[in-house]
Amino acid sequence: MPASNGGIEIDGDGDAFSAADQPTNSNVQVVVRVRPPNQREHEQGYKKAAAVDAAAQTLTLSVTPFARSFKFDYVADEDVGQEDIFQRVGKPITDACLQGYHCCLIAYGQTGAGKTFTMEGSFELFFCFVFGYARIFRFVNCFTTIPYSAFVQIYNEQVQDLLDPDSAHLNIREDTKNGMYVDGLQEVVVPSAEATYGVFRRGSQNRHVGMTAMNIESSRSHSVFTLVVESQRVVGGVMNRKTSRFYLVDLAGSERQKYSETIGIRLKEAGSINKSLSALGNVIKALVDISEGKVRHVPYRDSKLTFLLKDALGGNSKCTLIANVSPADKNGEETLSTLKFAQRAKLMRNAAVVNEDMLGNPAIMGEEIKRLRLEIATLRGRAILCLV
Ligand SMILES: Nc1ncnc2c1ncn2[C@@H]1O[C@H](COP(=O)(O)OP(=O)(O)OP(=O)(O)O)[C@@H](O)[C@H]1O
Repeated sequence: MPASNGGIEIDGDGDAFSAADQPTNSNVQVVVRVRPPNQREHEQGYKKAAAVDAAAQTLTLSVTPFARSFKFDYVADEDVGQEDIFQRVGKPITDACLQGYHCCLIAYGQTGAGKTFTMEGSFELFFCFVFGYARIFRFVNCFTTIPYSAFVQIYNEQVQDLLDPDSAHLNIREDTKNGMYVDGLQEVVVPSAEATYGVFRRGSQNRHVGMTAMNIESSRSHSVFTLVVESQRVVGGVMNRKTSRFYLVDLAGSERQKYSETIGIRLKEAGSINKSLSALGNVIKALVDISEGKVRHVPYRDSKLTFLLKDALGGNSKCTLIANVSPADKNGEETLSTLKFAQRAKLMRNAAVVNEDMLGNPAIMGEEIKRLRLEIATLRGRAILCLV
């Protein structure tokens, strides 16, 4: 944890900051993004097989025998740019993060479908937004925010620190109060959007990338960038502290060996990627069963990915999944598989709460509790008067 004097003074508007104090039990938000056709698809005699109806939020796959329609929270066609994606997807979840909720944005899809493209664009805007937001509220209520970041990849089932690539493989641990964390991970204080983006770029360069038939720069690992936003305010000797974690998860792409022509090291990587994505599918399946009232064991420990994302999947976190797909008929089978995965994920429910605690002199806190009890009693009294 960084020292508190590493913080930057921000601007906390009391109302905006505490507007989301109620626990929320909500479904995972699912967004589908179709990318433009690439050169390889044009060379193969491109035919568009993914029709988007933006108003109805549906995507219709029109390739035999995979033809089907799906409805999601938002469907973006190939002409939708990064700014729009950020406004529709990144901004609401960033707002929640700044209000004290843990949040998670996961990019899922076939290799070459546009996950990294989407996440990198979102990262840039996300950081600008976090810090821009901080500036808007400057001096209103004197919140101090201490953002810091960390970046890991899971490559062949091993967790590596992308900000310290020479370090040994790391272990994932669970803490009853703070949830999942990576032991020994470097955390970097980031006082500005530029600094955060710099940390992200530095880590990205250390990520395992390789050339496959489907993508000349294919990510061969899952990456998890974490931005922790800790905000503090002292009122009457009592410190109110909110800590939220934002996970930006860029998954490695699913691929079918018969199309991706992988051999040697790429084949081993593909086996590991597909195994962990299948573990992710099993966790989601169990969570959906639970949300339908069934009793199920959730196999979080079956992969490093699912264990690390335990809080984000079905836990104390708001979660958005972006499913990236190709528009081409040749990828119909993979697109169908991604859409089915996304449709299942939509049924998952998370229970997110604002992560807030109070620190201070017990006598002052006792007075504060008395004052709040009195306020609640007064409000209840007013509500009863309104009813009679
Ligand atoms: N919406 C888009 N608009 C323009 N180009 C895109 C879009 N989405 C993806 N691309 C381009 O398609 C190529 C593949 O995208 P990207 O590397 O993001 O795929 P990926 O899903 O992360 O693949 P992998 O799983 O193999 O890492 C890149 O050259 C990227 O610039």
